[in-house]
Amino acid sequence: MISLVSSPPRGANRHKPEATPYVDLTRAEWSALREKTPLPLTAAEVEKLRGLGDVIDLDEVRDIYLPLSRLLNLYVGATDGLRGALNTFLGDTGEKGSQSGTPFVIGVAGSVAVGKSTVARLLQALLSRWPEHPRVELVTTDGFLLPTKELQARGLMSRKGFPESYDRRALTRFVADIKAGKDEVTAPVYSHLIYDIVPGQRLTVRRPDILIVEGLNVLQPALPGKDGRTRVGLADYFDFSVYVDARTEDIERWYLNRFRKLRETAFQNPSSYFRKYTQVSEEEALDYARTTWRTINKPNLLENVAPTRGRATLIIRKGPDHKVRRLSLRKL
Ligand SMILES: Nc1ncnc2c1ncn2[C@@H]1O[C@H](COP(=O)(O)OP(=O)(O)O)[C@@H](O)[C@H]1O
Ligand SMILES: CC(C)(COP(=O)(O)O)[C@@H](O)C(=O)NCCC(=O)O
Repeated sequence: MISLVSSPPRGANRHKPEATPYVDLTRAEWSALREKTPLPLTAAEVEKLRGLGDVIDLDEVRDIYLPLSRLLNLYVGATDGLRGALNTFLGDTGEKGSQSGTPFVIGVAGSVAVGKSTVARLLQALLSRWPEHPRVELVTTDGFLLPTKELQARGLMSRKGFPESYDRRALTRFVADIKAGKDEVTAPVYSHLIYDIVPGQRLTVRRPDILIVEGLNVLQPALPGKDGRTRVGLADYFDFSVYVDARTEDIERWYLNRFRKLRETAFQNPSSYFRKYTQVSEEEALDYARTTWRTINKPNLLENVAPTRGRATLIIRKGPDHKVRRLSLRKL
């Protein structure tokens, strides 16, 4: 049995539990919830998950991500119920309120290299197994980075990933349009190969049951308008959000390991922007990656990304081996 009230710190007045909007769960407490999760993974599905190309420990999938897919499935049903209540209140005309079939939107936030993409791809695969919401689309916010030409013109090439390096208005409109039930909504596409937006290419999203929006800054509040008024931001469209958290030193190591792996694989492609780092020694290449981490990704994590953690519905805290150690779930 999990208490909804966090235990007070040692020596604190036991009648005054620490005020926190979260319930904290250990890995063991969370993974025990898997017993209550219908739809356990079949052998065929385990194979399919392996086919995702991620380094996924299958015990991790069962212990952490399977219960999470059940929690999200419950949230989708409850959110639908709430929309129905709103429609009843509004007279059920279908004009003023949200219509049924409004996509459920999940935000996945966290540092570069913390494992956001891996979590988002896993959630997509697991959520699409539920008969109530088989159509799950995944969109990464890098498609809304300004093109290199524009970043250069604005002097932002060394600020890639910072909030100002995105067309945030277009990103928010994109999600707002999907949530409003538009039949077809399109987004630009970013390529890690050319390190730029792909000219002329668009990604199309057609009325999904669930939309997952993954990116560094998805939980950033909107900037106030010129008149000082608060604007509607991307996170205002989220029905649920996940912040993937870990120690900064661990994330740096994962970043460097990924760079090392990419140097042996994707960077070898003659069209790769990073091909030059396959032509120098591994140490020289890693020096570049260390500098990028120290001057771009780490400051962005500390200044912009980490401060949004307290806005998430669920915080997943990973240990040095990527295994989830504890979770904090926002109480209703
Ligand atoms: N659960 C996991 N187990 C093992 N390695 C992982 C896991 N999640 C991510 N990684 C590795 O950590 C690195 C960063 O993960 P990635 O999903 O690419 O991060 P992000 O999308 O946040 O930049 C990658 O090399 C990835 O293979
Ligand atoms: C493309 C990114 C900004 C991540 O974007 P996101 O999908 O989170 O919007 C990041 O992966 C990146 O390339 N950062 C620039 C510094 C670097 O090369 O690591």
